[in-house]
Amino acid sequence: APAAAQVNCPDGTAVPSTVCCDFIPLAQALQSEVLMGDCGEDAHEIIRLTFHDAIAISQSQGAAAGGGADGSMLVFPTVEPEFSANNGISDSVNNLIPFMSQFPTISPGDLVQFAGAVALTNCPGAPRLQFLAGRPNATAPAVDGLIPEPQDSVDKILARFADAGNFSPFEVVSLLASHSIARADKVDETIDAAPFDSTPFVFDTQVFLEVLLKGVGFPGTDNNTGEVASPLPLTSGTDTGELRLQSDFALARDSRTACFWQGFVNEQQLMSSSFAAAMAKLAVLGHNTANLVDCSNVVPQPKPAVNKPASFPATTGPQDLELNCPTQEFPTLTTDPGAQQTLIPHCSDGDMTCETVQFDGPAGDSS
Ligand code: HEM
Ligand SMILES: [Ca+2]
Ligand SMILES: [Ca+2]
Ligand SMILES: [Mn+2]
Repeated sequence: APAAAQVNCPDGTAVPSTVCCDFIPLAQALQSEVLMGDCGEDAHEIIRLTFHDAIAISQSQGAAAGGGADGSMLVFPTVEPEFSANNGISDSVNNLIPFMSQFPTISPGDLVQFAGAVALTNCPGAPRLQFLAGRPNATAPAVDGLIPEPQDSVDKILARFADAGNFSPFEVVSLLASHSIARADKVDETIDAAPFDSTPFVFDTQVFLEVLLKGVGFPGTDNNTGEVASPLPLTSGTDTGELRLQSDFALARDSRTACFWQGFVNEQQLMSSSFAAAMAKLAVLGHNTANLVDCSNVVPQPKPAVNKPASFPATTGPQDLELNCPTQEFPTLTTDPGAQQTLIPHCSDGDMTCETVQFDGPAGDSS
């Protein structure tokens, strides 16, 4: 096919259509009003929102079940965010709603997926996602029951992703690279921002390594639905120990997904590109891409990767691995020094209060 005709936005960025240009000031506004250039809480929660908006669609239940990546969370903020599987999502919804009136030419569905792509650029090691623009406005909220939950079986999770958009088991594992930059507020209500790996501000492969380690304890209480023991529960003040989702535990060990999971350990490039490919599919659920415009050029460049190889956190090592992939050898990794578990910092700057790197955002809620 001939190359699409290019036009230039006011700042010189070449794009296939002027509709892309409005996203350039949107990226700046998102950074200065909510994200503050950080891969912190607000970035993480918007990335989670891209998933919860998009996955709420069902081939078996039909169009009335939900429209996928259509911004339905923003258009009906008192419906879907109230579903229990969406617990905590309203922070990100409230942070994005003001941009709907600030950028009236941009649809809510585009806003959610673009904001996720921008948020991701703040996380060292993350890919620059494809961004297609032109999602129509959501016409109805999605129905309850379409968001995977941490207590779900691998059968149920794989079936849900297949029903939503023909995602393969490999693509499901690829999408879980997102849990490298993730912390739970609601799984254990007694603690805030309990990270899923020891580097929640870096998009690295640590989550794939750490979920394979034997669990030894809980960062807070030990009887929560969807949570199992983690290898690094040590907690002090707001430096909360690692929390492990039962679903991540199960996907890392199930025969259908264990080799994909293990295969991402210390494979930054493979993980990052596989995540980008699966996100490209997720971001357009419910849409015919022929009706969308490729505005990928307006997605900012991500922060460079840290390029630190995966390593066993202090006090752990190869003896703690629970491997279930008979066909692949596990990579040889070093162990971080230290006789005791290292605390996982609450803020990306190492602080316990994130004043310099976290802004409450228009919603005025930082939880
Ligand atoms: C099997 C599928 C999945 C399950 C069961 C699951 C479950 C969860 C749960 C329970 C939390 C903690 C929420 C809280 O308590 O605050 C969470 C956080 C998160 N999830 Fe997932 N998730 C899944 C897939 C995904 C996917 C595909 C993405 C991709 C975009 C994603 C991105 C995130 C992010 C970024 C967070 C962190 C939010 C924060 O730090 O506030 N998850 N997930
Ligand atoms: Ca939706
Ligand atoms: Ca990480
Ligand atoms: Mn959170």
